[in-house]
This record gives sequence, C-alpha cells and structure tokens, in this order.
Amino acid sequence: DQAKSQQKLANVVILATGGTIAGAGASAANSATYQAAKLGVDKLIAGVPELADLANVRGEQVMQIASESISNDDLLKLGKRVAELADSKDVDGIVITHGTDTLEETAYFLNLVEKTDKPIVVVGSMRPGTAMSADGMLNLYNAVAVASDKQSRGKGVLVTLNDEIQSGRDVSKSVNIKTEAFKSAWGPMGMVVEGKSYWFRLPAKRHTLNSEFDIKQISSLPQVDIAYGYGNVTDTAYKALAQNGAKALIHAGTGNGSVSSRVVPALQELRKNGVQIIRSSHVNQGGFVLRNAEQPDDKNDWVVAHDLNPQKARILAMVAMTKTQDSKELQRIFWEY
Ligand SMILES: NC(=O)CC[C@H](N)C(=O)O
Repeated sequence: DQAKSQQKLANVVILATGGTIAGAGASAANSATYQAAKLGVDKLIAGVPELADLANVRGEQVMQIASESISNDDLLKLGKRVAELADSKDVDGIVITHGTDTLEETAYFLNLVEKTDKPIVVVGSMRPGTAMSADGMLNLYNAVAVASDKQSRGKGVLVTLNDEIQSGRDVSKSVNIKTEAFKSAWGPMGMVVEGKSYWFRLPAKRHTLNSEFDIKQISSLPQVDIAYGYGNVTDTAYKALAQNGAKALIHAGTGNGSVSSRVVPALQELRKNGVQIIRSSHVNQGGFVLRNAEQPDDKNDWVVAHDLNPQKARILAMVAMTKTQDSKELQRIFWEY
C-alpha cells in the first residue's frame, strides 16, 4: 500500500546550495545574527517530515555557501545539474534551496536557460531554522507543494516565500530582516496555502521552453559588472571595471536610469571601445527605463534594461552575450525577456 501511494506522488529533487534556510544561530532569539549555510540537505528534509505527504523527495548538496558569494561558475554548475534532472524521466519537479541575497539572480538565470516545462522552484528563508518563528520549514513545504503540482508546469522558474508564488523573473529581495522580503512590481503569480497552489497570473515574458538560450550550449559567461549612480558620482568605477575586462557595464542609474553629466563622456568612450552600456534604475520598488528618455540611446548606441533591476540586467546581459555582441540584438532581448 505504501509502495502504491508513493508511486502516485510526484518525484521532487531538492538541490541545496546554502543560505539562511540552511543556517544556524546560537540562540532562538538570534533571528538576524547567525551563520548561513551550516545544515546539509538531509537535515533540511528531515526537518519537515510532512514533505513525504506531498512528494517522493530526495536531496543533493550542490554547494554550501552564502548566496552573496555565488560565482558565474556556480551558476553554470547549478544550471547544468538542473537541466540533467529535468531531462530525467523519473523527476517531476526541482526545488533549489538558496540564500536570499542573490536568489532573484539565480531564479532569473534558470528562467532564461532551462529548456523544460517541469516546475523549478527556488526557495530561501529570512530566519535560520534555529530561530523563533523560523520561516524556512513552511517555505520549503510550499516549494515542494508547488514543484509537485502539474499546474506549475510551463510557468517559468518560480519562487516561494511568505505563502506567495512569485515569478523568478520579476521577484526581488525588496526588504531585509522581514519575512515578507520578496516582492515584484507586477505582483505575485499565486498563493500556496496548506500545500495547495492557487494561481492568478501568468508571466508575459519569454522563458524556459520558449527561450532562445540553453544551458547545455553555455560553457562560460562573459564578465558583466554594475556601477551605481548617485549625487557627486565620478566615472572612476566605470573606467576601472572596463579596464578590468568587463564586456558590458550595467549602469545602476538614478530615477529613469539617468546618467550624470560627469559620467556620460566616459560611457560614450567605453562604448566606442566595444563595451556595451546598459542603463537600468536602482529605484527600490521597480524601475522602468525607456530608450531615449533621459539619454539619447540611439545616438550613444546604448541599451536600456527596461524594468529589470541592475542585478537582473547583469544576468540577462551575460546570457545574451553568449550569443550576440550586437547592441540592437541585445536591446531586442531586453524587450523580450
Ligand atoms: N536570508 C538569507 O538567506 C541571507 C543569508 C546570506 N546572506 C545568503 O544570501 O545566503
């Protein structure tokens, strides 16, 4: 009987990468002071016995780090393992446990390069499992619920925190400390309550099966860096990053992605020397940068990131530049993804 009911359940693989969801503090009062990436995936799974009611779950430790230290090579390693599992007939869904600091980058990366309609759910937590009101257990339970649900197929890479199902493209860590940290300018796609998903929206942008990018064809990612706009800014950081080998620079601009008059000449010069210049906005609740507004992008041959925040713009630029060095193609890609 047990064997029969196990057969009916979906097979979900949990790929663990570290973060606070695998963190541990000295006392239950330590909600913010703790070490990330301490617990192994087997302990995470053992900590939520109710996962067995949702799916046949098994775990793999892909890495064990705090997510601010994730490298491009780590992204490729994780992406390639996800693709292998997605190709496997006995895998129905994949959950990735991840630190929250760069969770939005990894989720967007996978959303662009994984050629599958199987659910891929990235999950983290804001408090370590040792803290009072730890959120990791429920977030993981919700992630496995979403990953084992056939309704989650074909919706792009998903993120589950705070009872919400968010699009991996849109969601961003918008607040720290608080458990309602992950928000999207365009709203969540759904809710997950007591192990059941409730859907309200679909993503409009290209992703996964409908993407022109494929992790299996990517062996390295180009260097793309970010420099920040603010009052009294100089062009030092932009020039230094380019000198250090950046193939594209993301301008984390003020407001509409505006660029200080003290930085414009350096960016025009860098573009002439082959560096792609991509204007985004660092406003907190979701930027919206349009071509030729604030700056003459046609004349400068620059690209705009539209609604992508600087860190997501970096991900898309890296992926796009594995295929093209043409600024018009790059701009097309920034509109479509
Ligand atoms: N809440 C978290 O997961 C943050 C912990 C750590 N800085 C990380 O991103 O891995």
